[in-house]
Amino acid sequence: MGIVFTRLFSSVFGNREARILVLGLDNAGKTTILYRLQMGEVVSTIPSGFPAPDSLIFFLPFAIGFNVETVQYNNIKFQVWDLGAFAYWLLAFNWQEDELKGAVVLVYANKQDLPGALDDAAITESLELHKIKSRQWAIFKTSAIKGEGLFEGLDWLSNALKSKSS
Ligand SMILES: Nc1nc2c(ncn2[C@@H]2O[C@H](COP(=O)(O)OP(=O)(O)OP(=O)(O)O)[C@@H](O)[C@H]2O)c(=O)[nH]1
Ligand SMILES: [Mg+2]
Repeated sequence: MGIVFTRLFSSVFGNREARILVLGLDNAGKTTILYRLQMGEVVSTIPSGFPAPDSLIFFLPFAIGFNVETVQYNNIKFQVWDLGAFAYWLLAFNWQEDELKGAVVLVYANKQDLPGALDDAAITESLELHKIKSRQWAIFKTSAIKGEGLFEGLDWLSNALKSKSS
């Protein structure tokens, strides 16, 4: 189980800053997706000033042995946090957590090119997405290998964030 915690500075979001929390099983394709989105070279680094102190307290018990990567592409700067098994705990119990208040949820259902890939209904059930009442969410079927569905998901995310703030 992996978790990716990112901060995004991007014209995609109208020059606003958005923090993005990305969750994914081991081997789900998170790193492949980052490369597919052409974020450029992945460089291991220690981030400064992030997460905010309240977030740090929230994450500290789970942050032992985590990896941090910074990915840069033009004016986009991702800080990528891999915090291990915390992701499942967050998914299973904490959709309503204050830290995530106001967040929108984008699900990349990756590896759709493989036989047996889950459909929307199965994904909704397994991630208990139907329990999410207070935020926008959407599932996008993707193949990071083929480069399918990724930007459609980002477009949705961009619009969801814009409509939330307007
Ligand atoms: N067939 C197929 N394979 C994929 C796809 N996306 C990723 N993979 C493969 O799945 C494997 C794992 O991909 P990663 O991007 O390393 O997965 P990850 O989520 O970063 O994995 P961890 O960092 O270990 O949690 C690699 O061999 C990828 O080539 C996809 O859409 N289709
Ligand atoms: Mg990875």
